[in-house]
Amino acid sequence: MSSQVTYQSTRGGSSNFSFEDAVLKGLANDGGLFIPSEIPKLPEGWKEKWSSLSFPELAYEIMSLYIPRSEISAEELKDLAARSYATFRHPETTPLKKLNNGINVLELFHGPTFAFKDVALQFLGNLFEFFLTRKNGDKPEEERDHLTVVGATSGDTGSAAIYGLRGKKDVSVFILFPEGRVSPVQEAQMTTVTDPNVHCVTVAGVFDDCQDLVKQVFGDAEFNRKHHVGAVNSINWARILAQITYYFYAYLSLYKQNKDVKVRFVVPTGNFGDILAGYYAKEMGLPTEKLVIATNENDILDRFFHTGRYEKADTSKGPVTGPVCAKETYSPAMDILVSSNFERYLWYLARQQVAPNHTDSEACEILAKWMNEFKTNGSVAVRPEVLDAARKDFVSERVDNETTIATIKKVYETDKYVLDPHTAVGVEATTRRMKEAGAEGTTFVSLSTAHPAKFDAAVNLALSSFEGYNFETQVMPREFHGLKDAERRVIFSGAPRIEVIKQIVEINLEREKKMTV
Ligand SMILES: Cc1ncc(COP(=O)(O)O)c(C=O)c1O
Ligand SMILES: N[C@@H](CCOP(=O)(O)O)C(=O)O
Repeated sequence: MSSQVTYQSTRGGSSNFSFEDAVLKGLANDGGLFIPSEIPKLPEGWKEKWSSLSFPELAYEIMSLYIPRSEISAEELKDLAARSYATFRHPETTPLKKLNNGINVLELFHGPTFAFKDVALQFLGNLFEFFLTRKNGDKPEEERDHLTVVGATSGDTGSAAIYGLRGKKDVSVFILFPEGRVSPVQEAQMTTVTDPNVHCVTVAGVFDDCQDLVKQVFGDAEFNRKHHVGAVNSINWARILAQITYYFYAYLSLYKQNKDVKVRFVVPTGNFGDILAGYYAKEMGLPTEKLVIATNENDILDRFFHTGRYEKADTSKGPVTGPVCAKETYSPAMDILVSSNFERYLWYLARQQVAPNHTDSEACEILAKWMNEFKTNGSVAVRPEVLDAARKDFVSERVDNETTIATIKKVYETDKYVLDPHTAVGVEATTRRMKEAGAEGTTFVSLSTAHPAKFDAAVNLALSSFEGYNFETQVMPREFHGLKDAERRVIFSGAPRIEVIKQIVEINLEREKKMTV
């Protein structure tokens, strides 16, 4: 049966959008995020039917539950999934690696840019191309629909989006990143792509400034209409959708070994996109226990699950004066204060507050009020019963810098396996949860979100004292050889200013146009 799902904004201003509209718009006009009109349930006998499927075949099955056939036919979707994962280096796409302490590390870094973002962004790049080719056919240049992607990155989304979109027709991509706050490899991966449709822009600020600029670009109705702005960040629903697959794939790999397996996922978290995909998987019917959020010292989410206050500054020790911004840690891709996808989860919490006899629009009203309060005061508190409901879905752990390095060391000692610092945050959180009463008999899956070679400084800090350890020969993949010395193209935008960003976009779009005529 074909999916009947449509898409609506978390803030109530827009509903009944097609999948295509939700993907191409990225963010709703009212500033809300697109969510599906319902969370589809799993088909009868799914475990048996799906356990022998390859990753792309499984992706096709899951995506089919969210994408009406009238929009993308079965053949087209199969082809999109197959092409998106053909670029991965591992035959299982996202394999599990079992450590000696029993933790299953879910390796999500076998795609072109060595981070979990590739799982969704290879797909999203192909999806944009599919929709634009269908719209544009062989129309002349001046009549073609052109998508201007504007994205923010703390290091990984940027390169994954660039690799997913480089050289694609009718798309330009502008990636904003915080100057000096991404790793040298991440910066090189982005800025050494010199295709004419790719533009990397540094911002003298932090990731949250970049993310805020992107949201301002989307909020400028005239600019958006003129340039048709698109999103590659996890505000784009297709990002979340594509990430659901690996929760099922990991579960089914374990289920094949033990039909009674009890699984628990632990997710290094920043913008809440990766773990939100796990939440959707669970709500669809994936048998998993509460999801574990693992944060670094930028712990807004960890504080929420302890206090019920979603607030930028930690006010637990008294009022905070002056600007609040993300700390620099060894896991820079998670140096995020405002977790933009948390809005989607808050919508479901708001929905539970008004259930069962009320409408979605009442949930949107509550959510919009929460988000306005957060925007105005940098803080919003939920009632104790809302926090109790949230704690039924998630628990959280905060892992500091020192422990991150100690975890990389410990796992190298026991397994000769090198963790990247983000994965180390997750592995430490997993170790803590395994020691909890009642955890016996549970199989823990800890998501590995990046390859360690992307974060040489932290990895070398942890491992250089080991005899025989050699980063170049043991950690660095051959794909990174010569990367740091390759030609680069980058635009410096200075302090975060929306007018400057818009000007950069317009000047470079004009240049691109001239190059195609
Ligand atoms: C390596 C790595 N780990 C973890 C995260 C956190 O994921 P999310 O932002 O989806 O919570 C990110 C960035 O998003 C990342 O790049
Ligand atoms: N950690 C991310 C930050 C952007 O998050 P996204 O998942 O919303 O794209 C990065 O590496 O860029």
